[in-house]
Amino acid sequence: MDAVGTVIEPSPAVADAYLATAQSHGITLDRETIRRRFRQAISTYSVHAFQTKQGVDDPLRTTEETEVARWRAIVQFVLSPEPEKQNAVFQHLWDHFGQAQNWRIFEDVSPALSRLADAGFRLGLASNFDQRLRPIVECLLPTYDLSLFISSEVGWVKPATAFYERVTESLDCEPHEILLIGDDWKNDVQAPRVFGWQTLYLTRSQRPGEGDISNNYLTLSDAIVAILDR
Ligand SMILES: O=C(O)COP(=O)(O)O
Repeated sequence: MDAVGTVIEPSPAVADAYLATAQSHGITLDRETIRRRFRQAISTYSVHAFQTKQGVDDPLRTTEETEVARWRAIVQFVLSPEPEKQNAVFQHLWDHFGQAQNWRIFEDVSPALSRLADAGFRLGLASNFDQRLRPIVECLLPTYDLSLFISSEVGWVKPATAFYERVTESLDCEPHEILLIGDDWKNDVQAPRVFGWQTLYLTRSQRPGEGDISNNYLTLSDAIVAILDR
């Protein structure tokens, strides 16, 4: 499964966490401005856009250092702290999103993982989040034997073909033996499907999904039924 948006989500919401950080550092910004700027920052500073701007040859390659630099740029864009506050504000938010208590598991995750494990599936997460994901998953989902594939460790982000290739190699199986469930059409459905993985698109909302709507599922419970009925 994908991680953020599929298995876990920030709680409190991202805009609230940024707002609280702004307030505790004497930065005056309203929640709506923060929410809007964060949305924009996520696309302006996507790994691809960030690396392209830096002149990197393979803009979907990543490392933990790249992730730190990228999140620094995002925090700077959203909260615009004065130079003397920049490090403290960034560190505050970096630490905040590295703590399990600031994330929650969607309610349908544990039953879904249990059913898949009982049915004999090997379980794992394939995520564009960084190494902060490991302690979060260990704390929130301690009972499952989950293999973690984190882009900053793999060296490539989804939707790079190399990401899916590396994961397949490390699982020592054929592409069609892997099924990815995720909430991002391009990263979790379209690109892995082109590589040969099976995929399911979890929308988690009533909005019509993108792409192949016959494979959209609102909840993990619905997706699991579809898998086990195959
Ligand atoms: O942090 C991100 O960029 C999203 O991570 P995800 O791949 O687990 O959805």
